[in-house]
Amino acid sequence: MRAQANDYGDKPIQVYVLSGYLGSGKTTVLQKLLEGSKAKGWRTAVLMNEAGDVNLDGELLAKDVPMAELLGGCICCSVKNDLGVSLLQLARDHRPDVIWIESTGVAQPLEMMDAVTEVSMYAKLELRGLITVVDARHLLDRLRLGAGKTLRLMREQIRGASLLLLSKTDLVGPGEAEEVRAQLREWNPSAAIEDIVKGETGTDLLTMLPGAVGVGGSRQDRQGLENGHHDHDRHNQVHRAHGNHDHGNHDHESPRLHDHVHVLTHYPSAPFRSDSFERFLRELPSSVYRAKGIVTFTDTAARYLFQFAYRESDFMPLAAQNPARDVVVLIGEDFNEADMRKRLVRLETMRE
Ligand SMILES: Nc1nc2c(ncn2[C@@H]2O[C@H](COP(=O)(O)OP(=O)(O)OP(=O)(O)O)[C@@H](O)[C@H]2O)c(=O)[nH]1
Repeated sequence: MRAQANDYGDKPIQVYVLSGYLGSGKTTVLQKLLEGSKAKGWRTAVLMNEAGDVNLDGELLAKDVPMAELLGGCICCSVKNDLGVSLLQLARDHRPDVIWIESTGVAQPLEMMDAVTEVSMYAKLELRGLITVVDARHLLDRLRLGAGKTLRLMREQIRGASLLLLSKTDLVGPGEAEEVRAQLREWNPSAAIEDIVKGETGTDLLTMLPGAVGVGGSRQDRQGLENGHHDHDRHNQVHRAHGNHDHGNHDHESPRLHDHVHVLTHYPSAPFRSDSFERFLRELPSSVYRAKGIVTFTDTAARYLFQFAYRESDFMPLAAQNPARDVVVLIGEDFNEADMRKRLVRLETMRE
């Protein structure tokens, strides 16, 4: 990493990090951000980090946007150095105005900010803010369940944010949405909160960004960022004190918050019956809270990209010429991987 700080012209590349728990709606928001950016004539690039071995979210994004992907780990620990290399490469090869980074749903936000700000020593880029997408239904249920690793990680992602997007408000009542908003304000009093349904808000998402591109950031936005940086400094000190900077030994009270999250990647060797597969999704244990993949069915003409996030599933037909291979990715907490794989293999052999 020997690039000069001013290699890429005068204006710094603006970097935004999208965080939020698994399945909260980050890719959905990113799609809207990209559409909006394109309409404004900005050059954009995307860096996607997936905990699994395949980048299915990338399938959902416009093909004309330069994209780098970091797979099989989480930016905040195992692939932190790769993040730097990929960011530099995107900057050098495409000279975008904005780079959006979508982190895995289990990334520690402060570690992410650390990784990005480190790169700004080598390239002229500026971390403008952390946008956290919060699944209203999921957070509400977690709050009712009480303390747990997932709730702690969600809280960290909320605390580090400079803008909070409260997603899936269509799945909760108005009273429940207000209950979640009150919790968000308590954990992060300085971030603006915006309700969002399938990536749509009443206003232009791009004007809400912290220190929005081409728009002066509001005082509240700046406070949000300062808030993040303040915590970040504190966090670094904790690291130095423990002498373990690179391996995600996050902090004293919350070591490796996401160690408990497992990913199972299965490549089917035969198509599934659609009804059996839908039943498989419906009957997933609650410890598997995210699934996605590409499937071929014995009884439909189209292949599908499917999403399962917190009990809801979605199937999108794939273009016939899409070369991606069939794959099923399951993400969850300490679930029985052998049993899940067995169930999937059984689905492959199930016929009329
Ligand atoms: N009902 C409802 N569904 C939503 C909303 N936003 C996103 N979804 C759905 O939730 C699922 C997950 O959305 P994604 O945007 O892929 O979530 P993500 O945070 O990128 O997921 P990971 O990358 O796996 O962490 C998809 O099926 C979306 O269509 C929303 O506001 N309301």
